[in-house]
Amino acid sequence: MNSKLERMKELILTLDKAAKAYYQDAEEIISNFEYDKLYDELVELEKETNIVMAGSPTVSVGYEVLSELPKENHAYPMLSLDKTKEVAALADWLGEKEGILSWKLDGLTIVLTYQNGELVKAVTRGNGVTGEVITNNAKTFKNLPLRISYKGELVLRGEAVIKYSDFEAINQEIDLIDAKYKNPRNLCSGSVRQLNSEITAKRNVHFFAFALVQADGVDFKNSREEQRKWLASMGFEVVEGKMVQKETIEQTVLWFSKQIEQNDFPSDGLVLIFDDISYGQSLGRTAKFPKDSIAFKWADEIKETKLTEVEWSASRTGLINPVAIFEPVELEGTTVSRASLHNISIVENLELGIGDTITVYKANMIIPQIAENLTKSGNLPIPEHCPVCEHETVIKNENGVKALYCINKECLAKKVKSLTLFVSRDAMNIEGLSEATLEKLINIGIIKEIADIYKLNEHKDMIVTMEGFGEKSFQNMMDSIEKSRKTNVVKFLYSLGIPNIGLSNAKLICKEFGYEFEKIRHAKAEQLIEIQGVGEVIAKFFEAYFEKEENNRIVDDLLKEIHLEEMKENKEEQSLEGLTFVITGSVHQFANRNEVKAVIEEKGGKVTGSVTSKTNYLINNDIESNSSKNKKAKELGVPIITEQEFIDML
Ligand SMILES: NC(=O)c1ccc[n+]([C@@H]2O[C@H](COP(=O)([O-])OP(=O)(O)OC[C@H]3O[C@@H](n4cnc5c(N)ncnc54)[C@H](O)[C@@H]3O)[C@@H](O)[C@H]2O)c1
Ligand SMILES: [Zn+2]
Repeated sequence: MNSKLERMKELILTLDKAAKAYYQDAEEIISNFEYDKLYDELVELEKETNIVMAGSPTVSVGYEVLSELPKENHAYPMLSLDKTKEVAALADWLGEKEGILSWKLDGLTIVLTYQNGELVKAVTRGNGVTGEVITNNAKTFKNLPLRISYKGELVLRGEAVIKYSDFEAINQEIDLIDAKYKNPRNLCSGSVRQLNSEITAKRNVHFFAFALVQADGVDFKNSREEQRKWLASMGFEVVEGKMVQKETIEQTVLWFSKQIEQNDFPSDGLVLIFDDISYGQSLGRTAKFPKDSIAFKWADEIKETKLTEVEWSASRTGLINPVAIFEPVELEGTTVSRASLHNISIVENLELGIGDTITVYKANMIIPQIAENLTKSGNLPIPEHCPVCEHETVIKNENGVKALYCINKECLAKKVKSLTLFVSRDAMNIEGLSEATLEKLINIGIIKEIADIYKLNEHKDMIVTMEGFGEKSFQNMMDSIEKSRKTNVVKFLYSLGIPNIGLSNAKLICKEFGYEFEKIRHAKAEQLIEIQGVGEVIAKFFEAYFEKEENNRIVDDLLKEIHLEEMKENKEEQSLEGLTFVITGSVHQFANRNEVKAVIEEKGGKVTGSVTSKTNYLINNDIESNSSKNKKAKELGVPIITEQEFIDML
């Protein structure tokens, strides 16, 4: 008995700590799988012993809502939902009644209040008793009606979610200093619980209504389905749901399961509610659950496998993410061999070691996760050095979640953008190395410095197995890298990403120093200021860049890999000197308009964006076109020439 009590106390502590991280910070320090398992164990023990400790998560919430947002108590407590993983249990629960089965959306639950047809309040679920007031943020949700035709007091609940597609896009763009968000739920929580609603507005948050709490004077004919229809008629997007009876429930669950993969919004199961409102309400509630509805969680397909490696991948925020690599297994129809471990707390809780036998599943049928570690050897070392720059790492503990960081400001992982510039068209022009690919190669330590781009051949075996890569795209990339070795000093200088040195400044500077790189790199600020078009700020940045030993090392390493073709000012070549061109419409012989521009500039000409009296030629293959540029050219008497005529001119 005593050992059971001890275990119960231990479970309560662990669950409380996890729930705090999960609800306050949208972080996971143990997997949902583990959380649910420990929770079920606690429920079992409470049944066996007939004891429920004060503060047990089975009857109450053990955490406060902590944030700088204003707080408010809910008029109706926001309960959790009882759960089952069995379809048969759903059918039994429904009995002879009709129900509505809908997605259990995985975002942030919000209660909205409308008065006089206007949205007056939005509050998060918080801990179910107290929530945070986020009214101004809610007003930026993409599909939320701000005014409705019903003038009484309306209270409804729904889920704020961020779609997978938006999650990917937003995560790419989020400020470097902002930590990367791990999943749409995490991003949604971070976006909705903002002090500044401008940020929320940029995050494309959608709202799906799932329950009507109050709308006096409207006759819903005692039907939840009628309420859903009414909400839709008010302009709300209502979560997708289907009417079911015990005979049809199995095929409806199957329908939902098939639908998941196409779903752009995250869900973590289904919810079944009685259509008969008064019947449902007559059932009352337990301390934690209403009795008129029940959640269905997917019975995850779980496979046993062996942990072969943990990959530590540094990110542009400095965060180093652990990823488990295991012997491939088939899960829900696809082969899986990797799963994010999220943070150090998860690694520690799982007591991982290489060679351990682990069980894996796909959370919500989509994201691979480790469920349990069966052998718990706990011998996995946490890296003391960054996989990218080898600087010492630190473990930061933020609100009970431990995470590993590289704190080196110069770490290449933090400089993905500069590499993106290096490979861009106007710089070294390397095709097939997207920002995402570069980031990945950096994060797993294949690219540790820029010059490593020229050594990718050595990592062919690894790269061809990467998502989106195959033999062919690898070869194309290699060809492009080889081609880029031959370049000129202007492109090279621009590719270094020296602050404020764009392509045109690079040209001016190179020209001034006779296109000789050795002279260019030793240029002094006072010499640079003399160049027309180069200001003091640019000059200082330029000088400072080449005063740094580390930068010179980077440059020297690159010079070993590339060849700078001679560039001389050749008067004959400058055949377009003094001429100004405008290019419009599509081109056929050049790859694109930028290439035409490059040729013009190479030959001393200039390209501008709009036709003025100073324009010498408008290049346009569609001479008859009525575009504004054509009209303007005709007006001003500027000759319009085709691409072919331009080539002839050369
Ligand atoms: N990993 C962790 O450390 C950790 C910690 C705590 C909780 N959890 C996870 O959270 C779960 C418990 O979460 P909970 O108690 O917040 O919520 P729940 O799973 O009991 O779900 C209830 C909530 O679902 C929402 N919902 C979404 N769509 C709905 C719909 N169509 N109809 C009705 N309600 C809908 C509502 O807000 C409702 O309050 C656990 O099972 C666990 O998986 C994980
Ligand atoms: Zn580093």
